[in-house]
Amino acid sequence: MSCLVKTNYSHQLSSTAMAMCSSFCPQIPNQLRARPICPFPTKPLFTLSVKAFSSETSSASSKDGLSARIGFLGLGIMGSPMAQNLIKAGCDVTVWNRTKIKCDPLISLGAKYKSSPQEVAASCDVTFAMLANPESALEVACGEHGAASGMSSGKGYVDVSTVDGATSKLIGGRINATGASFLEAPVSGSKKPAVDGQLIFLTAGDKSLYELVAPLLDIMGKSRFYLGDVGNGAAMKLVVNMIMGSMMASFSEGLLLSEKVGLDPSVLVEVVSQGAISSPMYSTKGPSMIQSMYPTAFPLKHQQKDLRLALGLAESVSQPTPIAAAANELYKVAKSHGLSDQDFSAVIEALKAKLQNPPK
Ligand SMILES: NC(=O)C1=CN([C@@H]2O[C@H](COP(=O)(O)OP(=O)(O)OC[C@H]3O[C@@H](n4cnc5c(N)ncnc54)[C@H](OP(=O)(O)O)[C@@H]3O)[C@@H](O)[C@H]2O)C=CC1
Ligand SMILES: O=CCCC(=O)O
Repeated sequence: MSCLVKTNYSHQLSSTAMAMCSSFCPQIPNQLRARPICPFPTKPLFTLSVKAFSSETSSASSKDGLSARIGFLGLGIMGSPMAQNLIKAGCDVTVWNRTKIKCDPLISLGAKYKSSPQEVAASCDVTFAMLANPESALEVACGEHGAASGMSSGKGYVDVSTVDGATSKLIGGRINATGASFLEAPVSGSKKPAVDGQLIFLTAGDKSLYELVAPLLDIMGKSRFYLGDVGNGAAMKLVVNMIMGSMMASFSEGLLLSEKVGLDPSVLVEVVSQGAISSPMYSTKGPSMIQSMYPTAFPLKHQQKDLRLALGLAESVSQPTPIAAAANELYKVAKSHGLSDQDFSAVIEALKAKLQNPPK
């Protein structure tokens, strides 16, 4: 396993100096290329070839990745800002989204558009996908006019959606069958880190593709982990989100209990924020939860999906996860109250809701 972390050294360099470093000094450590920028005209400098993936060329991978033609499929809460950061960094980006109108702001920023994942993959060297769930990730990669139909040897597919390992392996197998390379790279971090280029990538799969796209991951994120075989990135992401879902459910209980016993829940948030269980999640979401407001950063339906997938992962190795199982039930109740598209912090509403058929 390896991890690289973005630092702020770039603030000491002008953007031109950074661009020159990224383009001409591949020996400069990744940490010093914290914000790779490709300000030159976006025409591809070359067509990505099998050679570009070979380990001998990995030392020049930042140049290759930055000059690649990049496809981006799925422009929701996360995909949009991620693609936007690539465009703003000067990369050559082609977008597609099921609902076409979401492509328009990116097209205005300079992105190209293709009308199917197949066409995006066919016209790009590396294609990223950020989709809702296993079903949509499979559909976009392997369905009719899916990305796999546009893939061939020398290209790469990077799935950054949160899915289970089995789905990821299926997609990877289908991509590899075309001769192309596959990397799973789900992200930790939500809407704001996506906007700020501060995501954490949990990657697994083709190591050469990982090295090739590393400069692109560094534009969108603050750190990246390479975890080995396909499935490990998905598993790491599900474990992290299993913990997060349980934390949020427990926090919700605490907020409501504090209020019921006459305490000020805002003071609880403050107390929690100063102690050993402090978490940015509590201090950022707490104040709006107290006001019963749930502006969506991470949709509740996705959190429930991740708990469901994490429970499947636990089942596959007979690991007891009673806390996560209970939390999952709470998110299911919240969904049944129509809260799927609210932020996952709306799970607190499931604890407030009156039972529809209260026991006599
Ligand atoms: N939001 C967050 O904080 C985080 C989310 N994630 C994960 O990232 C992924 C995306 O999340 P997010 O951006 O929040 O989700 P959104 O719901 O905002 O976006 C989902 C995307 O998937 C597309 N999509 C859904 N179903 C289909 C389908 N059947 N065919 C084609 N496209 C489809 C949507 O297209 P359309 O616009 O047409 O609906 C949209 O582009 C999820 O796996 C989520 O778990 C990971 C980290 C953080
Ligand atoms: O999958 C969503 C994760 C959200 C977060 O890490 O804050």
